[in-house]
Amino acid sequence: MKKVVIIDYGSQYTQLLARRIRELGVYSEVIQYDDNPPDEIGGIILSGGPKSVNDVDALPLPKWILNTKKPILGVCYGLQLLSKELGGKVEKTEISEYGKTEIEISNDPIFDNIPKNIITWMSHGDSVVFLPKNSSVIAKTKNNIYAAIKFSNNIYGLQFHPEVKHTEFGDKIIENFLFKIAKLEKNWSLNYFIEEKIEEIRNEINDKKAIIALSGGVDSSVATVLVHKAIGKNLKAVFVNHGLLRLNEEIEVKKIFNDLIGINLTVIDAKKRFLDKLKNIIDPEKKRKIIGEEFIRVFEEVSKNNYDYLIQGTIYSDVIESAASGKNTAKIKSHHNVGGLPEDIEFKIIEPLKYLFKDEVRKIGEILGIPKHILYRHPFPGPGLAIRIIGEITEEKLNILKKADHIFIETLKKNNWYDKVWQAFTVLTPIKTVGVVGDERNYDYVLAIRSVNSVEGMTANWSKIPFEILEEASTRITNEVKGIGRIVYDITSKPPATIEWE
Ligand SMILES: Nc1ncnc2c1ncn2[C@@H]1O[C@H](COP(=O)(O)OP(=O)(O)OP(=O)(O)O)[C@@H](O)[C@H]1O
Ligand SMILES: O=c1[nH]c(=O)c2[nH+]cn([C@@H]3O[C@H](COP(=O)(O)O)[C@@H](O)[C@H]3O)c2[nH]1
Ligand SMILES: NC(=O)CC[C@H](N)C(=O)O
Ligand SMILES: [Mg+2]
Repeated sequence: MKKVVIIDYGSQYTQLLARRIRELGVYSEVIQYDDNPPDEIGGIILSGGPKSVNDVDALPLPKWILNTKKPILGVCYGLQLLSKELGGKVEKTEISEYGKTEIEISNDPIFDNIPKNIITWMSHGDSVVFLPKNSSVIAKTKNNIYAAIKFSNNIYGLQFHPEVKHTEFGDKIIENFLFKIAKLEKNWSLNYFIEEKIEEIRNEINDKKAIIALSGGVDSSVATVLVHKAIGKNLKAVFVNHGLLRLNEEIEVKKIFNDLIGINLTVIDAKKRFLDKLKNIIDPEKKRKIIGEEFIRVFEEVSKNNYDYLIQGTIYSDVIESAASGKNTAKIKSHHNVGGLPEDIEFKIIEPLKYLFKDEVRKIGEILGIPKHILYRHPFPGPGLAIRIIGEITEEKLNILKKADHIFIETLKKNNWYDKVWQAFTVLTPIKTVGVVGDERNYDYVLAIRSVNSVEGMTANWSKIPFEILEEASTRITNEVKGIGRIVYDITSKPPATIEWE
């Protein structure tokens, strides 16, 4: 199958490029610059990256790339690298462009069916200042910076990021590259992915046995159904109650599981061991690593050496933020199931959804016939309330947070707002402030309410929930939950914040 190969120079958006291409129906794969070239290349994309092409340790353009004579599209760092390699010059210019930038384009097949002026999303400090021979500028920004360069009939570069949703006509530009420049044909769909994955898992696990870490969340529910189709009764589902779950979570998960498939669910009560290990721990990265390790130890105890494989519902945002996507990507936080895993694990780990984003996982779930009420639950992080209690975790704080969170979610549901937001929750801060209740002084915790809209979880904006609903939640929480004296609403987007607070 002809594929588009993406060379990863460390951009946070590399997998988004892969994903956009898959959405357009062409198979695509990400590799590192020093990996061997795969076969059946139909086109090559060079991603963005944090380095400057002029750095002494700049990541180079592998020799084989220009030798293949295949169509190439360089994005940001990729464009700068092509410019330099082909004889042009890149410099740190006085003007940097970050975020929203308008560009004016020329007539060219890569810009077919796109208006003359479009908004793009930029993120660069370096710019091309001198073109390689035989190249032409096909788009410029208001600052006169080269926004797109045609190096030859099938080698192009873009200074902006066509892969992010904020770039207007970004999808169209990628589509033009795939079908007008690289002349590829559609060969990929999620249906195809499902068939391939089932086959692959069946071949790998064969007649051995596997445990699936099932949280009742979207990702592991989809993974469970997928792997069950591959290996049937050799799959055992294990749900860990680590004491950091939402109110009534255990009961809900059992219900979800009954709706899912008819295999046994093993529920492990591990409250004490998790809470003991987390005593006095304040650093969020430490919390994540302790939780990541403890999960594995629980699964090992359940296995008693009878299971060779552990299946996890890891998805791509978990991987990229843990800096496990490529050696040139920056670490944001250690997701418990990736960066938080211990080194010695007795299982072989299989993560069938590792390269997909949340909304792709939901679509796969729909194809597999999983009920909507499971697929459209808000995500809930594996470390649970541990990373929503800022600072030290205590039983008292857990009880406060569980009640507050439950009321907030109930209020959203009652007002038909639960399905309008991507993820909503509350965070218990370690700050206490002064209040007045029944004419008496009060000194209690500040609770933060967070609700975000997102598509992939990689970027997010805070939800514009009507004030009346926030008011209803605030009144109920302060009246019904002892320990909370003040409530604030988090109005930060991602970036610069992340969705969770720790
Ligand atoms: N309480 C738990 N018991 C067993 N496995 C868990 C638990 N929490 C998380 N996991 C494992 O860790 C993985 C990552 O957790 P994550 O929260 O990202 O995914 P999810 O819970 O499946 O979906 P969602 O993002 O919708 O919450 C899960 O897919 C699952 O394999
Ligand atoms: O399984 C998980 N293990 C983790 O360690 C973890 N950390 C964050 N999240 C979830 O990932 C999405 C992005 O969150 P952040 O913007 O906070 O990184 C959001 O949906 C978060 O809830 C996690 N999920
Ligand atoms: N996003 C990028 O690829 C940035 C490339 C390079 N680091 C610059 O600042 O110009
Ligand atoms: Mg979860």
